[in-house]
Amino acid sequence: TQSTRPQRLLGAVQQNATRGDPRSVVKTIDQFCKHKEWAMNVGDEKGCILDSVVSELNPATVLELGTYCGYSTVRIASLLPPHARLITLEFNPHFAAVARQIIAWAGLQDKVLLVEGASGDWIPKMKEQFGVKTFDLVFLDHWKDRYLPDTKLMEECGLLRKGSVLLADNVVCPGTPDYLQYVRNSPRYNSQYFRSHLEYTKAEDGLEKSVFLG
Ligand SMILES: O=C(NC/C=C/[C@H]1O[C@@H](Sc2ccncc2)[C@H](O)[C@@H]1O)c1cc([N+](=O)[O-])cc(O)c1O
Ligand SMILES: [Mg+2]
Repeated sequence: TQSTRPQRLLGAVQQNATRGDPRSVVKTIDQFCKHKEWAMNVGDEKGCILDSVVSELNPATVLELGTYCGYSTVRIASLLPPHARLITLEFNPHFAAVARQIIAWAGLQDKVLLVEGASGDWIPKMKEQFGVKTFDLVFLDHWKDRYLPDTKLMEECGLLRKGSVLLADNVVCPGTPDYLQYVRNSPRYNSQYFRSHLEYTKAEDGLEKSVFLG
């Protein structure tokens, strides 16, 4: 049977990256996407911005919406302090299966809880199911029309506290216009745009960092 792109990406990691070495996993995926096949990972340019936000925040509890193959999961988890936890939500079982293997190859499975299902279903259950109080950081990289409804849902479910940070990928390309309008105009957020490029291309894209003010 034909392999899928995520399976080919996993193969590249298993053949070229060093087990237990997150940086080599990240580098291998970026090489694959630059020279073999484009894939919708946040990439190295926006990835460095993501790294700086995570390092500055030193978060204890992180939520990622949209795991895909686990590239940003590995980037974030590799920067977390020992007892910090990252919950990542993935809708597609095939993507989830590949991501689990890539996260394990990086040796980060003890810091990461990959949950299969839709963000809209799981966000209301975060407290009771996983004992989450609030998230220090949320990385939004899933379906672009879900960024706004899921943000409102997190507010309603009391999952954000004063100082919680939302970091959103693709606010220019493919674009999340309703989300951007909301966080930039709401008095409940301080929002900042980090201009960059769409992964592995010269097109403009960027990350929007929005601090919840409570
Ligand atoms: O479409 C994009 N991302 C959508 C990502 C979606 C990911 O999240 C879940 S959906 C879901 C739903 C609900 N809850 C959890 C996961 C999908 O199974 C996929 O793994 C995208 C597209 C481009 N591009 O250039 O076209 C560039 C990017 O960086 C992108 O992120
Ligand atoms: Mg993205």
